[in-house]
This record gives sequence, C-alpha cells and structure tokens, in this order.
Amino acid sequence: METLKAAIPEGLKRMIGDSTVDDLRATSSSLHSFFHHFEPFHQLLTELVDPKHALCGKSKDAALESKQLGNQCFSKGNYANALDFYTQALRKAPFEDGDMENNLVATLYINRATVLHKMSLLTECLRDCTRALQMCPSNAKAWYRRGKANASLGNYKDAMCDLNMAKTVESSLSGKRQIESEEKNIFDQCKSTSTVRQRKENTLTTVGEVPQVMLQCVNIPEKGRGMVSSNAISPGSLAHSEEPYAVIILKQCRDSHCHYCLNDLPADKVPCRSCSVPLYCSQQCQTQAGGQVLRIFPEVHSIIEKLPSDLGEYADKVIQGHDSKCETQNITEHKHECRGVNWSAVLPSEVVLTGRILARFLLERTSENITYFVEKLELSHCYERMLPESKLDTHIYSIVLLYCLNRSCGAALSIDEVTISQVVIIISQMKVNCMTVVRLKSKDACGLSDQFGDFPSCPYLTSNVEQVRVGKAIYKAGSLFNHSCQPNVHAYFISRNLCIRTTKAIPAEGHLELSYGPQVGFWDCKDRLNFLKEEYMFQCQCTGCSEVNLSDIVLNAFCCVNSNCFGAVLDSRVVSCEKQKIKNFMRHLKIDKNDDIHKVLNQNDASHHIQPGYCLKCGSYRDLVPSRAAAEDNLAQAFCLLGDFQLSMDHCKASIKILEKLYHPDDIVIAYELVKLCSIQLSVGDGSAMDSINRIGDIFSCYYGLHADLVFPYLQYLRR
Ligand SMILES: C[S@@+](CC[C@H](N)C(=O)[O-])C[C@H]1O[C@@H](n2cnc3c(N)ncnc32)[C@H](O)[C@@H]1O
Repeated sequence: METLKAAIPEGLKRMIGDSTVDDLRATSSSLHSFFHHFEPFHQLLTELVDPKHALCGKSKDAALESKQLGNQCFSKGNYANALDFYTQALRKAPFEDGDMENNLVATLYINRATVLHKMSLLTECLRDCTRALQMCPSNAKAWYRRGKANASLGNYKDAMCDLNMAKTVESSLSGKRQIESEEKNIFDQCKSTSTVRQRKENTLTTVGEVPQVMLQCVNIPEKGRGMVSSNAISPGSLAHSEEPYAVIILKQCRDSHCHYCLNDLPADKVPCRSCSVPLYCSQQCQTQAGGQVLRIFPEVHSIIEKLPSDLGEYADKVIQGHDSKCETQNITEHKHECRGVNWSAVLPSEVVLTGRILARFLLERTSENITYFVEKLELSHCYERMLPESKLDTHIYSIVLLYCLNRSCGAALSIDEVTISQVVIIISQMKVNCMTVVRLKSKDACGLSDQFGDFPSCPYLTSNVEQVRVGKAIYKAGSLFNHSCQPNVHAYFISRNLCIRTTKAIPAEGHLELSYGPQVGFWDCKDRLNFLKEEYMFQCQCTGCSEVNLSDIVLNAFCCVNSNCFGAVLDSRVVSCEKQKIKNFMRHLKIDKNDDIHKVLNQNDASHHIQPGYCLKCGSYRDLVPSRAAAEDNLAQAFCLLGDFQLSMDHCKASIKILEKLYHPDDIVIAYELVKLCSIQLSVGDGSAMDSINRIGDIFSCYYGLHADLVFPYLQYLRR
C-alpha cells in the first residue's frame, strides 16, 4: 500500500488532500485512472484476491500436519497443546472433503472430544461428539465418547442411549464387548447415585429487558443531531438497546473471541467451513455469520431409518441438535470474504467493515443506487475535517476495496467515480460512528480470577477491572448519541448488542450523552480535547470541556506551598486549557462558599493568579511534583506485592477517598477501585469485604442493571 501511495504524483496527492465532498467525484476519477495504468496496483490486487496467493484457504495437507502434531502431544499427555493442534487442524481441514465414513473433520472432532474429556471439559466434549455424529452418525467412537461424557455429567439416560447406539453401529465383536462393559459401569454408577445431576449448559442467557424510554432525535447547536428523552428518566434505566448494522472483530482478538457474537471462545471452537480465518463459539454463530450451512450427508437419513424406532428417534434428536438449527438473517456478514483470499485478513478493520456494509447494499438493493443507499444510512461523516494524508488513504482503500469485492466474490459493483466517492464517504462515516465493542475483565496478580475457582489465600492478590476491546460496530440509532466528558448514560455490550443505560437522573427533554472514551476525572481537559480531535475529529463542546469543574483543576494540580492554603497549583499544560474556563466561571457565577471549588480558587479574583506554578487561591509559587491520587493507587499495588496488606488496604481506601472528591460517590470508577480493595479484604479475611461487595453491586446495577452479572461475572465470584 505504501508503494502505491509513494507513486501517486504530488499534484494528485495535493488535489485529494485539499478536496471537499463536492470534489470527490473528480478526485476519485483521477486516482482511479492513475491506478488503472499503474502495474504495481494490479500486482497488489493479485496478491489480495488471487486464490493462488491465498493464505487463508483450506488445505488438507496442512490439516493432516496439525493433526499429527496433536496426536503426538496427546500420546505424551500434553492435552493443552493437543487441543490447540486439533483446533488448528479443524481450521484448515476442507469440510466437503471425503465421504461420510472417511471424513477428516469428523475424525478431528472425535480426537478433540477425547482431549476435552481428558481435560474434564465435559460439555465441550459432548458438543464435539455431536458435531462428529452430524457428519458421520455411524461412528461408534463418537457415540461411545458421548456416552462417557454424558455419564460423567450425570445424564445417565442419555449415556445409556449413546452406548446403545455405539454398540449398534460398532462392527467388531471386541468393540461391542468393551461397550457392554462400559454400559455395566454406567448402570452401577447410576444405581449408586441417588440424585441425578442436571446437565449444566455452558450458556450465558441474556436478560430480556426492554427499554421503556421514548427517545427523539433533535438538532443541537454545535453538535449536529443528538438524542433527547421525551420523559424524565431515573438513573439505572435502560434507555436504548440495538443490534449492530455491521460489526467486525478486532485483529488481536481473532483467536480468542467468537467472530460473530464477540464473546470469549470456548475450548471447542467452531471453525468456518470454507476458510481458515474465523472461529466461532457455536455452529449457530458460524451459520449466522454467513458461513456455509451444515450439509448432512444423504446417507445419514438412511442409517437412522434402519435403526430400531426408539434409537432412531434418539439419534435423530442428537443430530438435529439445537447447535445446528438457527436463523440466518445476517447471511452477508462473512460470506463475501469467505474465499480464503487475503484481502479481508490484511486490510484495516474499518475498511473490511465498509466491505460488510457494501455487502448489505448488494443484498438489499432493489432499484436503488449507491448514493441513495448511503443517504439512507443517515450517518454523519467527517470528510472535510480529515487530514490530507487520511483523505488520500481513504481514496486508495475505496478503490482497492471495490476491486477486491468484485474480483473475489463477483460483487458486480460498478467501479466509477460515483461509487468510489460514495465508498470514500462510508469510510469517513466509519471513522466517526464506529463504536468499540468492549468486554469487562478482571485481572489479578495471580491470573486466578479467570478460573473463578475458590477465593485463594494468595500472598499478593489484587484485582483490577480491565476493558478489553474486542470489536468495532455500527449502530444506526446508537450513532446519534453525542459525546460528553461528563456523560449521563453508559454504553455496554451484551454479545454484539448495544445497551445504553442512564447513570444520572435525566429531566424530560434532557440530552442523553455518552462518553466516546475520555471523561472528566480520568484525563485532564487538554488531553481529552486532543484525543477527541485526533480520533473523532471534533472540537468537544460538552459541559466538562467548557465549564469549570473541580476535577479538571485538581486532577493534575499540586498543593500550595503554603500549608494553611488549600489552593491548587497548575502546570503550564493545564493552565492553557483551564484559563478561559476559570475566567468565564468568575464572570458568570457566584461561588457557593460550601462548594469544594471555593477551597482551591480565590473567589474574588483568580484570573490574575492563573499562571503556571502559582497557587490559584493565594498566588504563592511552588516547584511542581507528582499528583496524589495515582500515587496512592500505585502505592496500594506495591504494598500488596510486598505482602503488606494493611498498608495496601489503607492506601486503597485513601485512593477511594480522593476519587470520591473527584467523582460522584456512585461513579463506576469508584466501583473499579472497590474491586481492588475488596479482593485484598477477601484474601486476608477482612469482614468489611461484604460492605465493599454490596457497594460494588449497587454501583454496577446502576450502570448495568440486570445485566451486571452477565457483563462482569467476577461479581458473582466475589459474592460467593
Ligand atoms: C457519532 S456522531 C453523533 C451524532 C451526530 N451529532 C450526528 O449529527 O449524526 C459524532 C459526531 O457528532 C458530533 N459531536 C458529538 N459529540 C460532540 C461534542 N461533545 N461536541 C461537539 N460535537 C460533537 C461530532 O461532529 C462528531 O463527529
């Protein structure tokens, strides 16, 4: 891509860099014409779309190699590595290869099921057996393994049916005998177990909460359109929920998260049937993403028909299991990328996401043209505000993407100035409207919270809450929420669906604003403004950035040298941003003597003191040293690592006190800090841990409502 860019004549680069939306047809046409006659462009396309260069296709040889490595690890008892190799083999194995009896994929599922059983991952083992049986229902090994997994799960009735099936389809006499002895074992186990355990499904059920809020889209000065509520809303209410219009997993999560629902992948990952890139958490997600639907061999039905009726019914139920049944509404999502060619694995996420939007256009188009389709998306864009370099990149990617779509999946999009300029607009819409899908994770010093076992008496346990970025998505109504550094709603994700919940009381006609990342209290005003300018290309007009607030003044402030003075001393970076806010504040507002701001500002006239290094209250000068809240937090971690729990708890509490000054006492930031405090309290058996847990629970339920345990399962672990 860099070679292409370097070869573009300077005059054309300037023309594109200086262009407005009105110039897009001309700039698109000129760049397209240049590329058309430029050989390296065609070479690049060949690398991106020619199956000969495809690195992401299926390969039987590569699958057999991984299978062999898996077998070696298995025979050495190295089950974790065997599991990885079998999954790699499944990723590469051609699904349509071989007949029912000699099906490589079915064999790999059985091998993986055996490893999963050895690792006591029984539900996962059961699912892999079922997948093997859907391809090959006369496979005795798969029925046998399924029977054993069901028995270990306490599902004795199913276990007996599985073994009965295994015996029926097993051809050798010795094999039949082995199954009979296993049947006897299970029968004995069943008799000695008084209560039959229920099957524990490894599923997270979503809570069906429906938003009760009437939202309206209105025009807001200096911010464009925005969302307001018709009625007053109390904190903790679900204001909006929405499925994505288009979504894509981030590259760094390709091996750890489901490419459809974006949840953590289980041990029995399901690969795409036609290429080696996506992994899914279930066959259902695989099919929903637009991959091939499971093809059940015709012989399967004749095998089932020949079975005694009760066994036949049972086998049919297993094979048609719920994992294989699903609706395929979003059939376009991965289908057009699924040829094993390189472009969708190589191009930046927002460009591949644009490809997914174009795939929707291809699917939905009746008589409408692309210009009308883009208008109908009703997303704002930032083309005019983009840097010249970024405008050039957007042009290049638009042309490359259109060629990739046409050549790799026969999209038949006309590649002309109109289409290219509309794709430029879509990419610039992605820049300002994409939401990053995140998951909450708790991370502790011992890595124990991932296992969620018993609470360990680990000598250095602290838990931090981390936000893991897993995907990028476009929500059509969700993109109408403006940003505020002092948000009153909070966005989170259940699978790939967006939920927006109020965190403060909102009056009727009040604006609903979420944070695009920066918030008052996390970063100072200057950093927030820079971030929003660089990432989203707008000058933030929110109250946090235009009105004075205590946190912006004290977050990076230093105490006054005068020990009797509570005034704040700012460095030059902070002063440049706060000066105007403080002046306006002095001019327009009377300061309440009880307000905390009164303690750090001279209410009569702070303006003459607003100089770097000078106290805002008394004007004394001081040399600047690091701020305190971060120091308290780091100290708590350090003491924890040294094993001095009392000191680490004290510092954690001090840090919470400081945060309570900067934020509302029910802000989620306080809950995150409380998770750390509580983990220390629990590891030393301090009884006040319960108070911390209750407070964390209260704050989480305001931010996540009934979804709290689903979004942050560590909460249940702490309660337990
Ligand atoms: C996701 S869109 C939000 C909806 C948008 N206002 C519209 O009319 O479609 C993001 C864009 O809204 C505007 N915006 C959002 N929050 C803003 C704020 N705090 N200050 C100024 N502009 C804002 C910016 O133009 C930004 O690029």
